[in-house]
Amino acid sequence: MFKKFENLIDPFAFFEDATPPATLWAYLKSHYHPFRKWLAVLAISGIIVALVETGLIFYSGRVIDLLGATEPGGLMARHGAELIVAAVFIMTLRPVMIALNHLLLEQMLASNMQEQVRWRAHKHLLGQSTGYFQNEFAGRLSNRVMQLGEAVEDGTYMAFEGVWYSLTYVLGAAVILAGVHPILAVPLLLWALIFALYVRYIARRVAVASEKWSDARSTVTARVVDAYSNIETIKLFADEGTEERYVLSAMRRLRLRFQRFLRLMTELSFGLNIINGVLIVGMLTPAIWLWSDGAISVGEVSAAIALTIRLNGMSGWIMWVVIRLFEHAGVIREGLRSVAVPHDVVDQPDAPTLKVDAAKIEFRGVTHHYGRGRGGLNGIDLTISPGQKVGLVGRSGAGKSSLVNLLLRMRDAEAGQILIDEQDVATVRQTSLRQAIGMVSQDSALLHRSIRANILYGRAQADEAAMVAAAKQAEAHAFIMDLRDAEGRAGYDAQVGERGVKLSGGQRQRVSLARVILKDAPILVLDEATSALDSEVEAAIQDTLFDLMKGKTVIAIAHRLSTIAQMDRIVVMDAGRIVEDGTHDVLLARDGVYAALWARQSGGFLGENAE
Ligand SMILES: Nc1ncnc2c1ncn2[C@@H]1O[C@H](COP(=O)(O)OP(=O)(O)OP(=O)(O)O)[C@@H](O)[C@H]1O
Repeated sequence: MFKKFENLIDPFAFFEDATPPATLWAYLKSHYHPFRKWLAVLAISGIIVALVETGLIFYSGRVIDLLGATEPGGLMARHGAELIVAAVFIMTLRPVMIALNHLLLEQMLASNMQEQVRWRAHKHLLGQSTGYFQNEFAGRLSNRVMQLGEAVEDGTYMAFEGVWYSLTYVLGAAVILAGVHPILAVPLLLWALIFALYVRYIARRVAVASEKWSDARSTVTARVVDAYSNIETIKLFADEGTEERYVLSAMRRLRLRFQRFLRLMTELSFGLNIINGVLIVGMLTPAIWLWSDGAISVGEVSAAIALTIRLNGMSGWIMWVVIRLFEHAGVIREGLRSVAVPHDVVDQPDAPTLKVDAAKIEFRGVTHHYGRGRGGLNGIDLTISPGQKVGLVGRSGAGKSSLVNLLLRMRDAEAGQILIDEQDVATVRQTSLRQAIGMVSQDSALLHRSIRANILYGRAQADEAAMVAAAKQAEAHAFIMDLRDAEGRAGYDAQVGERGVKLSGGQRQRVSLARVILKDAPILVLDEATSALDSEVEAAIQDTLFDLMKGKTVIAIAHRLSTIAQMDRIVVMDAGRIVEDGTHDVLLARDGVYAALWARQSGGFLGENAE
């Protein structure tokens, strides 16, 4: 039964990933679309339940009147059948109707909507460029994705369970009261109007306070997560108070914003009780007056009193629901600031797959200043023939990583073109482009999964033997076999800590090398691929690398010039431009920048200030 209702919606069903709408209502609508049929059923079932509830109160008034008008012994004889029907209805049909309403609310709606929102938001974020993530805190983003799911789901739940239900309840009550005597409906409708205006007034302020509160909460999460994930840097550099002050200032702001929010809550409860006091008196006075005139019965007066008391109790809850709704609206708006951001690196709708044949790479007038008008790359023209091995050299900040990042289309070049086998990287499908390039970077980040999962990330469908062979080639097999994590998983099953912290830098680099060996892509990019290795392992890996390079087009960045001296060609960069280009011997003979770098390498290292 539960499963049936839970499976009415599949929150992870395929959807066209487009930029989520940036406005609240449009965003909600996009998420309600798969639910629309069942939301309509839910709305109808909500009306039925609310009407049954109001009807019940008025029926209790009728029972009082029946009691007053009948001799004690004759009640069952005269009204037995009616009372039995009512009792059976209350014991069977009513619970079934309420159960159906809750199955739709909890199983159909609540159990699916959170995950649909989170999944879609996460999927969209995964498609963002690296530039987007460089400008955001990972902690804040994850907080927003999580909160967004909860806010949309709970907000919708409340809209049905609270607002819709109460609206029907109040309208139903007004109709029944008007049936008893039209005057009785007047105070109820007046109350409903004043209540609605007051809710609107408070809720608007709550929305603002809630958005600020939510923003402050995200900032605290971001700073706390940033601290935990960079704990080593903090231990090494932060003095006693710096880091504490950083988080504390965010927490103070969070406290302040929460206090502002709570003040509104207190104000609200005060105003609510005044409005409700008016309802009680406003309803009782005409009811008693009508009764004194003989216009209505005692049972009807007592039903009106019961209704007033019930509304009195409900009003606090309705107010709370509406407040929560606006609070959620604030959270959603805050979340959309990160989530409803268009991708800046996008595939054209019918982008073709990159077809790599010879693997020729061509940079044509490529300029990229990271949107700042300077720095980065400046008019790069470079053609790398198929199978050529190019060493990229230059001081720190010369633009080497920028060049390969643009090749991988981590960003779109501001001007110029990058072609692989005559196909512009900006026009082919991004996944096909990145499948064609194997990259080992200086910061060999591993995922917080098993070693096996990390290596297989290179080629998911590879078998165990191929995976182990790749690890052996990367000189990683031996140390992997010795690994054992805290939970006792060993070898390839051992879990790597977040970003691979449980492995040494050299070990991480070797695992990521195994991943690239397994990937076996036609283009290879090595960005300081062996920088973390000791010279003994490096020597062994160099052979592996040369093996790996066979038949591939290679761009290798290295500060240690000895590692790239044997390349077919060396390209020297400086301040975003190519300043020299030739073989090691030719460049040495030319006695220019490269020759100076070579001469200055003390211990094989290129210093920051070398020129
Ligand atoms: N994400 C970024 N946003 C803004 N500017 C950037 C960004 N990444 C790099 N730059 C700038 O582009 C220039 C080239 O940087 P790049 O990282 O390409 O140099 P590099 O030669 O690879 O340096 P290193 O050898 O230190 O890795 C630098 O001036 C740098 O400040």
